[in-house]
Amino acid sequence: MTAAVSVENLSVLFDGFKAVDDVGVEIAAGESFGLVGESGSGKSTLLRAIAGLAPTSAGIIRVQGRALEGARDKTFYRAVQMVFQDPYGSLHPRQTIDRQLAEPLAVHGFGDSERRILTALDEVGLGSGFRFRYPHQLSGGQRQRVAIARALILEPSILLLDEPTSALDASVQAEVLNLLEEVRQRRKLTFLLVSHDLGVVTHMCDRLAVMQGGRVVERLTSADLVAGRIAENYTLNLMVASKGFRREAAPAPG
Ligand SMILES: Nc1ncnc2c1ncn2[C@@H]1O[C@H](COP(=O)(O)OP(=O)(O)OP(=O)(O)O)[C@@H](O)[C@H]1O
Repeated sequence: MTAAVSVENLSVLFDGFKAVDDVGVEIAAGESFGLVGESGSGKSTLLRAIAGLAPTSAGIIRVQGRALEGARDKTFYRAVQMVFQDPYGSLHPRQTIDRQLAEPLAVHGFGDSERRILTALDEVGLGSGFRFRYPHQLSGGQRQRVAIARALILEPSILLLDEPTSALDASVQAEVLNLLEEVRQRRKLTFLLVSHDLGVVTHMCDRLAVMQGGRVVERLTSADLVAGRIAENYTLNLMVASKGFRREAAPAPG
């Protein structure tokens, strides 16, 4: 079956510095795949390169079998949407939630925008009462729900998630992660999730790649990680350093 996302021998250079160095990743349709690693290991840059937001110097990126080059087109954004860490940065401060949800619909020529906006707000647990509010009138968790609604409103099949809950308080973080998992199952979405938090990744993802210095140094399943079936010291150290990583956070075997 054609992979949802496939990356081969990808490198990203910034002024001669290899932020991503010869990386390969293949994610099946419907899979939830995690990228972990310490700060600066290249996780976000890899995600941004897939989204066309970081310059690649070598390699091939394919989405649903289609090789991508240069600026991403409308077809790409119908299939792939991103959710960033900071919903303050990604929402326009002076536009109502309604306007921010209507914009992608207009750009992509979707009709029936009223119904789609109300459905999207319901799907992320906000409801129509939030429609004409501004971002500053919302909590951090509510803003991130709006960012998720905006990503989902074009009915993509792949979400690229860059630390989507790390700016949120722990209890809110769990609610937003549960929301993401619910929509993934309901809509049969493919996730590529970047997180420095191994607890989050093992909770959300089937498989993961561990990055260090721009390279993938280990690939393993969440079950391997939780059971301690780890080959690299770097991964072991990440486990120790990841505050809140709990073995019981993983799904039961079988
Ligand atoms: N636009 C850029 N220009 C120059 N260097 C960059 C740029 N973006 C990222 N880098 C560098 O590339 C390296 C990888 O950064 P990246 O943000 O991908 O790491 P990360 O693993 O996601 O870490 P973090 O969790 O801190 O974001 C870092 O050394 C970073 O400073």
